[in-house]
Amino acid sequence: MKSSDVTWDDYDAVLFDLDGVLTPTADVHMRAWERLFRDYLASAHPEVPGYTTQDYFAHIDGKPRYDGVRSMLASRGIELAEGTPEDDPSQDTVSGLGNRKNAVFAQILHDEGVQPYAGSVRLLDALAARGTKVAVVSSSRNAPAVLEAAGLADRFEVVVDGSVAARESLQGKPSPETFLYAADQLEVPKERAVVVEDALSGVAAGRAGDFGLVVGVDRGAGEQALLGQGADVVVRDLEELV
Ligand SMILES: O=P(O)(O)OC[C@H]1O[C@@H](O)[C@H](O)[C@@H](O)[C@@H]1O
Repeated sequence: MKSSDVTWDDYDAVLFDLDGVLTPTADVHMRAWERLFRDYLASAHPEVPGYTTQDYFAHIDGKPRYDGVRSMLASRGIELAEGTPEDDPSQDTVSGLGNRKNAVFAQILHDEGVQPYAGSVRLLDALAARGTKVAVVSSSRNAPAVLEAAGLADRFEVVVDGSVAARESLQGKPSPETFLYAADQLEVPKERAVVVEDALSGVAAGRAGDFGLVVGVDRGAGEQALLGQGADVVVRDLEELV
């Protein structure tokens, strides 16, 4: 399917991932993860291959914080104690590593701020003009802060972030549960809802949830890989869908 074949009349809601779809913060997450795992693997496990950008797309992108840590460690055959979310960032536990990465993420966000993608804002404007409902569905517990910093918070009546998922006991992407919960909150059947995702795990979640349409946004994961996970159409920027 081509982006010009997408007809907005066919849908009543659009469920947007945040990082890498509405804001360039996938890059901020990517840099923070890279700093964490480059240092951790080199110092604690010099016997395994070092961290590469491909590791981010294959094991971390789109997943909840500690799931990303676990998947990445598993790719190198490393098992660590879980710890608890209260662990200090200096601890070598799954939670400690995730919290160490989060401290880097928060610092970069604070130092650099965030501007939304212009093409994504144009699509949000066009959907608002049509009366199409919109939600944000993000694995990140930082989603509300990122939406606020980007000036987008007022545009969404429903935001399903990492904290909501934990509170409601929803499985994270690639499970479709967070997207299905958002569609439910918007009172739109899944067949009339569109999922927009840049992460392989997120596209897989959209496909698994049997949504009306799954749009992949290629910000580095690769068009073929996104189609392979079940995207109906892949764009480079949401401007193409306005
Ligand atoms: O650690 P947070 O902010 O709760 O985010 C979890 C994940 O959120 C996703 O949106 C990002 O794609 C991942 O890179 C990130 O790891």
